[in-house]
Amino acid sequence: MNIQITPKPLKGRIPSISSKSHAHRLMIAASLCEEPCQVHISDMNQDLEATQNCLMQLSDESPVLDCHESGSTLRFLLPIAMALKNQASFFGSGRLPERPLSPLKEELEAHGCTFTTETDISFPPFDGSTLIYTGTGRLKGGAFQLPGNVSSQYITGLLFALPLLKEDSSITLTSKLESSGYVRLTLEVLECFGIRIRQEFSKNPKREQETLYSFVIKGNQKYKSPGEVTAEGDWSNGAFWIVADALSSFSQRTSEPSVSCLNLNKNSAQGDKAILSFVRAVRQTKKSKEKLVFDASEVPDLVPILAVLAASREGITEITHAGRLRIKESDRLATVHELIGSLGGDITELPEGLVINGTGKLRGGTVNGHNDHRIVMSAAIASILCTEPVIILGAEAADKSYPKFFEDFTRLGGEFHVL
Ligand SMILES: O=C(O)C1=C[C@@H](OP(=O)(O)O)[C@@H](O)[C@H](O)C1
Ligand SMILES: C=C(OP(=O)(O)O)C(=O)O
Repeated sequence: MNIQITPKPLKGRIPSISSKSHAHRLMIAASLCEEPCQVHISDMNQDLEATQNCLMQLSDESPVLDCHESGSTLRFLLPIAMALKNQASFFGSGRLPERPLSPLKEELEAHGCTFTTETDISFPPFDGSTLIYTGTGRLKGGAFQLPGNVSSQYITGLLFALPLLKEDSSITLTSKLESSGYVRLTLEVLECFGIRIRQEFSKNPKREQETLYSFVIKGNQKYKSPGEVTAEGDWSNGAFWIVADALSSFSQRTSEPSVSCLNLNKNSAQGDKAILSFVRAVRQTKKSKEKLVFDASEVPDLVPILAVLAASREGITEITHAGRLRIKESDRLATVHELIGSLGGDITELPEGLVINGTGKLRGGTVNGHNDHRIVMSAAIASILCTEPVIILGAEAADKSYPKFFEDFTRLGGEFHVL
């Protein structure tokens, strides 16, 4: 679906949708309980449906799990399925077959699993469901080592799986943990389901001066149903409305709130609640032209909308520590670069970041959504800054995390038509 948006400020109140990250975790934990557990999720999306369908398959002897385009689904369920089954096959589509599983896969191989595939990932795109791996051999506990800066999803997957094993285990992080809010969210959910995980600091025997961070996990634990749980509001998608609020008030030269996104928990473990401090920094420096630095290491999913926010101020904003944006639904450093450039903005792509030279305005133009929900939604919000219409190619990609995004956009006064 290609759409054309007429630029205008947005106004109104919008309830936040269920957090995709929280909902994935609650569904998984609930499915691992012996007793029933009711999980309340007010808004489903393609990724959550993928997890739900995979969890239903987990009752089969050799389950076939189609993770569609959801990195979380694959990286969380890979160790869980191998802890529960002697064989499981993992399928995916879009960019998922290309997104890295190393070094998680090698750690699973070092602990009893074998993974095979005939899929050659050097020939994307993967339009249909594609076999990523068939795993055989039960996962065994023991000492696991992972870097903390490739994907926190690997750590979450192991934290879910290892308590299910007979043996005790530990996960030691060999580099600083990034996206730590996501791991905190996992630990919170595990605790709510009665799983005990100890966190420890130890000295690296190879490099004395280095401290290693570990999770110590007893085996033979049982997930205990808390009876009923509810997914909290989503800061990652709420961020689009929070930025829409700032951009709308800038364009109307008012300090009155324009858009409010409701029911977001300020005490949430979700790292993306940091959007509030990024918006505050932009409000404070809107015209000062002083250089701002946005560190993306804890908030990778905010980067596309942060680039739009950066274009709304005058001066340089650098987004740093964003290397892993290249392994998301699109190469998000390249696609954010293209997005801002297509709308007439001045942006430079760096190996691990972006530099935006903002003027407070964008021109408008045609944006390729690159089948990436966060690029599509960022382009829609960027239209508020534009003087000419914005055409978005492939706007349906928003369905991955926020199927009613354009309905909510219209509720806030946004205007678009399908081309
Ligand atoms: O655990 C999670 O729910 C997520 C972790 C993050 O991934 P990385 O830790 O791989 O950056 C984030 O980008 C993703 O959208 C959701
Ligand atoms: C990267 C994302 O999700 P996942 O890794 O679960 O595909 C996202 O929602 O932006």
